[in-house]
Amino acid sequence: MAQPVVLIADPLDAAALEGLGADFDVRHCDGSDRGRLLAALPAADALIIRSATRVDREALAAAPRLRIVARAGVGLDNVDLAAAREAGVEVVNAPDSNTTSVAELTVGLILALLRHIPAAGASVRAGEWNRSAFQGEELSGKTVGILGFGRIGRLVARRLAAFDARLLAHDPHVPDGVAEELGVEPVRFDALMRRSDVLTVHLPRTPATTGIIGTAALAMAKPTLRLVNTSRGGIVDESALETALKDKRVAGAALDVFAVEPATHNGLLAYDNVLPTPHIGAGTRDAQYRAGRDAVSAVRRALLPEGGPARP
Ligand SMILES: NC(=O)C1=CN([C@@H]2O[C@H](COP(=O)(O)OP(=O)(O)OC[C@H]3O[C@@H](n4cnc5c(N)ncnc54)[C@H](O)[C@@H]3O)[C@@H](O)[C@H]2O)C=CC1
Ligand SMILES: O=C(O)CCC(=O)C(=O)O
Repeated sequence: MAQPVVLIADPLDAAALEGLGADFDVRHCDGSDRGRLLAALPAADALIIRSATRVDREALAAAPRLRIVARAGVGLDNVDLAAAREAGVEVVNAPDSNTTSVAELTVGLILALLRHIPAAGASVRAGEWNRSAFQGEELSGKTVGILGFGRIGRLVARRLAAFDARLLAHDPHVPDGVAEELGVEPVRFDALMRRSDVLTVHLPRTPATTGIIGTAALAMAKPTLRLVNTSRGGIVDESALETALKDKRVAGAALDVFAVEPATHNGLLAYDNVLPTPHIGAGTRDAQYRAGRDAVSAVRRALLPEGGPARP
């Protein structure tokens, strides 16, 4: 009997895939190449993706055998969940795979913004030794606002506790007491925007969160605000942010995610006080192994009786 086909449409950690070929016909395609994706989908019983592959109605219609879409990561904004439900296709993500990596990158970006670390490094490399140009600020004593207090937002709070910063969070879906237990003050959105010296965003991209950091929100912010977004492009309205940066109503931004990626031509790159990274929040060996491993486990559970033979 032919083995079920597992189509891998985004780069995955090789170690996480070990042994998969013994039980499945494993095929690879570049999911961001729409033509190749649509050509490969008719044979697929399972599809493993990251953030670059869009699984919409058209893709699902091209995949009549498909039983599961496994997202080796967290965000599911690239999957049409309603269409998958209608098609009877299970969708799973790997919610705990990259929390630590994103939280650590976030702390790094906050410190990099406050201390101008990338610009200082570039200046030395350019032959300068300009110590006064890069005078920064301490995180200690600052107020850090956390927008979205789920897995990543809470871990960021835990990590920041060591810096003696005052922590605020806004997340209407978090039960009472959760923030306080972590030494964080729960506040309304407007208070978060008004009081934060640093604002770090940890939301899923949904219709309700798209553009939530827009003109009105930025108008409430201190002109010294440093904004960090390691969640999803589009949650921060890029043209509103650009206007605020131009008018010096925001002091800087670190952006790991953009409305359109790759973001190599994004207008925000023209600003010295914008620190861009190429969507590397989950880009550690550790996180990628866990994400791939969890996606593979989900595929085994879905396609093999009893989850298939135990593997070392
Ligand atoms: N840069 C990267 O490589 C990565 C980015 N991400 C992004 O980070 C996002 C968050 O990840 P997790 O913390 O694991 O998800 P999570 O689901 O644990 O937390 C998200 C939180 O946002 C809250 N929320 C939803 N709508 C809200 C609103 N309008 N206002 C305030 N809070 C709201 C939810 O109640 C939830 O607590 C993911 O959805 C993904 O898009 C995740 C991993 C890697
Ligand atoms: O694996 C990726 O493609 C990036 C990680 C990410 O953005 C996520 O897990 O939501």
